[in-house]
Amino acid sequence: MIKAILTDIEGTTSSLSFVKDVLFPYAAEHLPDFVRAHRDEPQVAQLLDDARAVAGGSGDDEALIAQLLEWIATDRKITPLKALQGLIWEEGYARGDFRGHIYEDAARRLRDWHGAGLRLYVYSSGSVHAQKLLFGHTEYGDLTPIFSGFFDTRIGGKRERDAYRAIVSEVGLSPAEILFLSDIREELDAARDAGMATTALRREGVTGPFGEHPVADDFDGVRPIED
Ligand SMILES: CSCCC(=O)C(=O)COP(=O)(O)O
Ligand SMILES: [Mg+2]
Repeated sequence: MIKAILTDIEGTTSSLSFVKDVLFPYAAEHLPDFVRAHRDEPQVAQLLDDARAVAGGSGDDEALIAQLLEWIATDRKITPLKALQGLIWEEGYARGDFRGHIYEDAARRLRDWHGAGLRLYVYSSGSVHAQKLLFGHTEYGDLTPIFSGFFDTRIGGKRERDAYRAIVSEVGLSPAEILFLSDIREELDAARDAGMATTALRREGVTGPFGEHPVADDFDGVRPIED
Protein backbone atom coordinates (compact mmCIF):
# COMPACT_ATOMS: atom_id res chain seq x y z
CA MET A 1 0.00 0.00 0.00
CA ILE A 2 1.37 3.39 -1.03
CA LYS A 3 1.82 5.80 1.91
CA ALA A 4 4.00 8.47 0.32
CA ILE A 5 4.53 10.12 -3.06
CA LEU A 6 7.99 11.31 -4.10
CA THR A 7 7.82 13.58 -7.13
CA ASP A 8 10.23 15.06 -9.61
CA ILE A 9 9.50 18.63 -10.76
CA GLU A 10 10.64 19.37 -14.33
CA GLY A 11 8.50 17.36 -16.75
CA THR A 12 6.41 15.90 -13.90
CA THR A 13 4.66 18.50 -11.73
CA SER A 14 5.82 21.33 -13.97
CA SER A 15 6.47 21.89 -17.64
CA LEU A 16 9.79 21.40 -19.34
CA SER A 17 9.38 24.79 -20.98
CA PHE A 18 8.96 26.65 -17.67
CA VAL A 19 12.38 25.41 -16.58
CA LYS A 20 14.12 25.66 -19.96
CA ASP A 21 12.49 28.83 -21.33
CA VAL A 22 11.84 30.84 -18.15
CA LEU A 23 14.00 29.72 -15.20
CA PHE A 24 17.27 28.90 -16.96
CA PRO A 25 17.34 32.03 -19.17
CA TYR A 26 16.50 34.18 -16.11
CA ALA A 27 19.39 32.62 -14.18
CA ALA A 28 21.76 33.08 -17.12
CA GLU A 29 20.77 36.71 -17.58
CA HIS A 30 21.19 37.64 -13.92
CA LEU A 31 24.05 35.39 -12.84
CA PRO A 32 26.97 37.68 -13.79
CA ASP A 33 25.62 40.69 -11.87
CA PHE A 34 24.46 38.45 -9.00
CA VAL A 35 27.94 36.96 -8.55
CA ARG A 36 29.64 40.36 -8.74
CA ALA A 37 27.19 41.86 -6.23
CA HIS A 38 27.15 39.02 -3.69
CA ARG A 39 30.51 37.22 -4.00
CA ASP A 40 31.75 38.46 -0.62
CA GLU A 41 28.73 37.12 1.27
CA PRO A 42 29.66 33.87 3.07
CA GLN A 43 26.96 31.69 1.50
CA VAL A 44 27.69 32.86 -2.05
CA ALA A 45 31.46 32.77 -1.52
CA GLN A 46 31.20 29.13 -0.38
CA LEU A 47 29.07 28.19 -3.41
CA LEU A 48 31.57 29.87 -5.74
CA ASP A 49 34.42 27.96 -4.07
CA ASP A 50 32.46 24.71 -4.46
CA ALA A 51 31.75 25.46 -8.13
CA ARG A 52 35.39 26.32 -8.74
CA ALA A 53 36.38 22.98 -7.19
CA VAL A 54 34.00 21.11 -9.51
CA ALA A 55 35.46 23.02 -12.47
CA GLY A 56 38.91 21.92 -11.33
CA GLY A 57 40.27 25.39 -11.78
CA SER A 58 41.72 28.28 -9.88
CA GLY A 59 40.52 30.91 -12.34
CA ASP A 60 39.20 34.33 -11.38
CA ASP A 61 35.52 35.13 -10.87
CA GLU A 62 34.97 36.20 -14.48
CA ALA A 63 36.27 32.82 -15.72
CA LEU A 64 34.04 31.11 -13.18
CA ILE A 65 31.03 33.13 -14.37
CA ALA A 66 31.72 31.92 -17.93
CA GLN A 67 31.90 28.34 -16.66
CA LEU A 68 28.63 28.68 -14.73
CA LEU A 69 26.90 30.10 -17.81
CA GLU A 70 28.13 27.16 -19.89
CA TRP A 71 26.78 24.76 -17.26
CA ILE A 72 23.39 26.49 -17.40
CA ALA A 73 23.36 26.33 -21.22
CA THR A 74 24.11 22.59 -21.12
CA ASP A 75 21.71 21.88 -18.21
CA ARG A 76 24.38 20.46 -15.92
CA LYS A 77 22.97 19.30 -12.56
CA ILE A 78 25.90 20.57 -10.48
CA THR A 79 24.95 21.14 -6.85
CA PRO A 80 26.57 24.58 -6.24
CA LEU A 81 25.22 25.85 -9.58
CA LYS A 82 21.71 24.72 -8.63
CA ALA A 83 22.06 26.49 -5.27
CA LEU A 84 23.18 29.71 -6.99
CA GLN A 85 20.27 29.47 -9.43
CA GLY A 86 17.89 29.20 -6.48
CA LEU A 87 19.24 32.41 -4.96
CA ILE A 88 18.88 34.21 -8.31
CA TRP A 89 15.32 32.93 -8.84
CA GLU A 90 14.43 34.13 -5.33
CA GLU A 91 14.89 37.68 -6.60
CA GLY A 92 12.73 36.90 -9.65
CA TYR A 93 9.88 35.48 -7.58
CA ALA A 94 10.10 38.39 -5.14
CA ARG A 95 9.90 40.90 -8.01
CA GLY A 96 6.99 39.05 -9.57
CA ASP A 97 8.96 38.44 -12.78
CA PHE A 98 7.40 34.93 -12.96
CA ARG A 99 5.43 32.41 -10.91
CA GLY A 100 6.22 28.76 -10.34
CA HIS A 101 4.53 26.66 -12.98
CA ILE A 102 2.61 23.60 -11.83
CA TYR A 103 0.08 21.72 -13.94
CA GLU A 104 -3.52 22.08 -12.74
CA ASP A 105 -3.87 18.29 -12.42
CA ALA A 106 -0.71 18.10 -10.32
CA ALA A 107 -1.80 20.85 -7.92
CA ARG A 108 -5.27 19.32 -7.56
CA ARG A 109 -4.17 15.71 -7.14
CA LEU A 110 -1.35 16.57 -4.76
CA ARG A 111 -3.88 18.39 -2.58
CA ASP A 112 -6.26 15.41 -2.82
CA TRP A 113 -3.55 12.91 -1.86
CA HIS A 114 -2.44 15.09 1.03
CA GLY A 115 -6.04 15.28 2.20
CA ALA A 116 -6.30 11.49 1.95
CA GLY A 117 -3.35 11.10 4.29
CA LEU A 118 -0.53 10.41 1.83
CA ARG A 119 2.78 12.04 2.66
CA LEU A 120 4.27 14.11 -0.15
CA TYR A 121 7.95 14.65 -0.93
CA VAL A 122 9.87 16.38 -3.71
CA TYR A 123 13.12 15.16 -5.25
CA SER A 124 14.57 17.49 -7.87
CA SER A 125 17.95 18.53 -9.20
CA GLY A 126 16.86 22.06 -8.36
CA SER A 127 17.99 23.07 -4.87
CA VAL A 128 15.61 22.64 -1.95
CA HIS A 129 15.47 26.44 -1.74
CA ALA A 130 14.46 26.59 -5.43
CA GLN A 131 11.86 23.86 -4.91
CA LYS A 132 10.24 25.74 -2.03
CA LEU A 133 10.22 28.95 -4.06
CA LEU A 134 8.52 27.22 -7.00
CA PHE A 135 5.82 25.54 -4.92
CA GLY A 136 5.46 28.65 -2.78
CA HIS A 137 4.64 30.91 -5.75
CA THR A 138 2.16 29.05 -7.96
CA GLU A 139 -1.06 30.27 -9.50
CA TYR A 140 -2.77 27.86 -7.06
CA GLY A 141 -1.20 29.56 -4.07
CA ASP A 142 1.49 28.38 -1.67
CA LEU A 143 1.63 24.58 -1.93
CA THR A 144 4.65 24.11 0.35
CA PRO A 145 2.56 23.22 3.47
CA ILE A 146 1.28 20.03 1.85
CA PHE A 147 4.81 18.61 1.51
CA SER A 148 6.51 16.64 4.27
CA GLY A 149 10.01 17.06 2.86
CA PHE A 150 12.24 18.18 0.00
CA PHE A 151 15.37 16.48 -1.40
CA ASP A 152 17.95 17.73 -3.88
CA THR A 153 21.27 16.47 -5.25
CA ARG A 154 22.95 16.88 -1.88
CA ILE A 155 21.46 13.45 -1.11
CA GLY A 156 22.82 12.05 -4.38
CA GLY A 157 22.26 12.15 -8.12
CA LYS A 158 18.81 11.35 -9.44
CA ARG A 159 20.03 8.44 -11.56
CA GLU A 160 21.77 6.75 -8.60
CA ARG A 161 20.04 3.95 -6.68
CA ASP A 162 21.76 4.95 -3.43
CA ALA A 163 20.13 8.39 -3.50
CA TYR A 164 16.71 6.73 -3.38
CA ARG A 165 17.88 4.41 -0.60
CA ALA A 166 18.95 7.47 1.38
CA ILE A 167 15.55 9.07 0.78
CA VAL A 168 13.81 5.88 1.95
CA SER A 169 15.84 6.08 5.12
CA GLU A 170 14.90 9.73 5.69
CA VAL A 171 11.21 9.13 4.97
CA GLY A 172 11.10 6.16 7.36
CA LEU A 173 8.79 3.94 5.31
CA SER A 174 9.55 0.75 3.44
CA PRO A 175 10.55 1.49 -0.17
CA ALA A 176 7.50 -0.31 -1.59
CA GLU A 177 5.29 2.17 0.30
CA ILE A 178 6.76 5.09 -1.68
CA LEU A 179 5.64 5.93 -5.23
CA PHE A 180 8.17 7.88 -7.30
CA LEU A 181 6.95 10.02 -10.23
CA SER A 182 9.28 11.21 -12.98
CA ASP A 183 9.58 11.82 -16.71
CA ILE A 184 13.08 10.30 -16.91
CA ARG A 185 13.54 6.55 -17.42
CA GLU A 186 16.96 6.44 -15.69
CA GLU A 187 15.52 8.11 -12.57
CA LEU A 188 12.61 5.65 -12.50
CA ASP A 189 15.01 2.73 -12.93
CA ALA A 190 17.14 3.92 -10.00
CA ALA A 191 14.07 4.33 -7.77
CA ARG A 192 12.77 0.89 -8.76
CA ASP A 193 16.19 -0.62 -8.03
CA ALA A 194 15.91 0.88 -4.53
CA GLY A 195 12.54 -0.89 -4.16
CA MET A 196 10.16 2.01 -4.79
CA ALA A 197 6.99 1.84 -6.85
CA THR A 198 7.18 4.04 -9.94
CA THR A 199 5.03 5.81 -12.52
CA ALA A 200 6.36 7.64 -15.57
CA LEU A 201 4.78 10.97 -16.54
CA ARG A 202 4.41 11.49 -20.28
CA ARG A 203 3.85 15.25 -20.41
CA GLU A 204 4.07 17.30 -23.61
CA GLY A 205 7.57 17.08 -25.05
CA VAL A 206 8.26 13.81 -23.21
CA THR A 207 8.20 10.63 -25.28
CA GLY A 208 9.92 7.91 -23.28
CA PRO A 209 10.43 4.98 -23.77
CA PHE A 210 9.77 4.08 -20.16
CA GLY A 211 10.49 0.36 -20.17
CA GLU A 212 8.37 -1.58 -17.67
CA HIS A 213 7.30 1.46 -15.65
CA PRO A 214 3.58 2.27 -15.56
CA VAL A 215 2.89 5.41 -17.61
CA ALA A 216 0.43 8.28 -16.99
CA ASP A 217 -0.22 11.32 -19.16
CA ASP A 218 -0.99 13.46 -16.12
CA PHE A 219 -1.58 13.13 -12.35
CA ASP A 220 -5.19 12.02 -12.94
CA GLY A 221 -3.70 8.88 -14.45
CA VAL A 222 -1.55 8.15 -11.38
CA ARG A 223 -3.17 5.62 -9.04
CA PRO A 224 -1.50 5.53 -5.61
CA ILE A 225 -4.78 4.67 -3.88
CA GLU A 226 -6.94 1.63 -4.70
CA ASP A 227 -10.33 2.70 -6.10
C1 LIG B 1 13.39 23.47 -8.43
S1 LIG B 1 12.86 24.19 -9.89
C2 LIG B 1 14.21 24.14 -10.97
C3 LIG B 1 14.39 22.83 -11.59
C4 LIG B 1 15.81 22.62 -11.98
O1 LIG B 1 16.66 23.44 -11.76
C5 LIG B 1 16.15 21.40 -12.62
O2 LIG B 1 17.31 21.17 -12.92
C6 LIG B 1 15.07 20.42 -12.90
O3 LIG B 1 15.45 19.18 -12.46
P1 LIG B 1 14.37 18.03 -12.14
O4 LIG B 1 15.17 17.08 -11.32
O5 LIG B 1 13.21 18.63 -11.42
O6 LIG B 1 13.97 17.43 -13.45
MG1 LIG C 1 12.16 15.67 -14.59
